[in-house]
Amino acid sequence: MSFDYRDGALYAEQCSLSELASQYGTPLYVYSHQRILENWRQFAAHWPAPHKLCYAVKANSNLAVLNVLAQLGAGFDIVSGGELARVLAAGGKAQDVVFSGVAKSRAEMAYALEQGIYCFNVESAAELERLNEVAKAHGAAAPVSLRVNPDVDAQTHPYISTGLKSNKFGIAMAQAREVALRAQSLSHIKMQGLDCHIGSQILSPAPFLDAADLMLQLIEQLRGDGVAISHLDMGGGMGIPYQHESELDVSAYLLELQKRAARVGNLTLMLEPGRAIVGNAGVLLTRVEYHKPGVDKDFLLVDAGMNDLMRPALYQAYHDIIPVQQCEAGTSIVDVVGPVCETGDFLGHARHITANEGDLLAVMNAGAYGFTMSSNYNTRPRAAEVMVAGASAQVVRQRETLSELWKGEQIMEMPE
Ligand SMILES: Cc1ncc(COP(=O)(O)O)c(C=O)c1O
Ligand SMILES: N[C@@H](CCCC[NH3+])C(=O)O
Repeated sequence: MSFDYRDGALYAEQCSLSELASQYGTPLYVYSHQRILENWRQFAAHWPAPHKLCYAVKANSNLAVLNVLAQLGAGFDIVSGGELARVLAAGGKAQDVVFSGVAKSRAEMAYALEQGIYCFNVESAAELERLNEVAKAHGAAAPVSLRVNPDVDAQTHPYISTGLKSNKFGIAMAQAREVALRAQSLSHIKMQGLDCHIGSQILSPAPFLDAADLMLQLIEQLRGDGVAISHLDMGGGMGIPYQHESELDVSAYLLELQKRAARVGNLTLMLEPGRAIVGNAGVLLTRVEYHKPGVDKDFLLVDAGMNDLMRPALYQAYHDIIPVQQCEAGTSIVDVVGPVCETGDFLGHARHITANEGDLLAVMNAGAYGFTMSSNYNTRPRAAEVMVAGASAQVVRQRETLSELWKGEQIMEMPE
């Protein structure tokens, strides 16, 4: 385990979380290097070359995290020019990058072409035409995979479902053939593959395999039309247990996917896992400011809020919250809430936690979509991030200072 109790104190690998909090302050994100390595290796073990794994940068884009993955030979799934710049700054290679996203700008396309990425996951007919124009201006041919929306219910929270026809993502299945034929005919587009991504935090292989069947059928049809398809990218979405849910059987999913793809033949498979690589590799440490008895329940007011970890407010997501110094489970029920001026600012509702002013709590499974979705709402500096490897700990992102928060702002000079 990467985060566990020793003599009643919670550790990240060999580092005491209480010491890290004293040294670096709270709120503090702490990542386990070992956990990231193991998560990646588990996927890679089920995914023999030439299949490709592209880590979804949006889940956790800290340069240290990207660098660990780049050193393992990871590819990267990006959704902006900014994420491409991060990957390159962290030592990743452009030729291992796939570029998803529904509204890529011309400037982002040009930048990605100049860097020589592996392919663009094109999400609409209009994007295809724009990419062809941009590639023409660069005297290049843009490598393309068409993101198809298979209209499969991923059985996840509606805000993180992306593969239904009512969602904005991808090209509708009914239009895919026409767009693929158009792509094949454009002189500055090089058709390479198809992709889909049906949503996030999916815990059963069934929706993935339903989507794969539809994609494989489409590939056979397109090959019959003479469209060259050499890869199928099934996106990310592999979920993790947050609250005692049964784990996704990744091995069963990946083996079955490879079996079904082998029937079609000559297909490199790709995946874009984000959460499954970093989710359980991070915790958010927070300190209790006050314990406030209420009428029906008590409140623990802590120093981390929805601006630090947005998932509970946005998706009513559950994260385990445990004391850093082990103690008797409380009988009283508390809401763990932050300092932000919003009723939706909570980290956990109705928890059995006994804690008082000054006590430290760890919000578990916060390595994915934690820091990357954080904001400065209420003029709150974003948390520092620390990575732990064995007994070593290093700040991998400094806590923001107040003056950094208004950098670039100016008081208006009024005309006379
Ligand atoms: C296109 C694409 N690929 C990959 C991912 C990563 O998803 P997850 O973190 O659920 O694996 C996402 C986010 O949902 C995405 O939009
Ligand atoms: N941000 C989401 C996942 C969606 C990822 C983007 N497609 C989460 O925190 O669970």
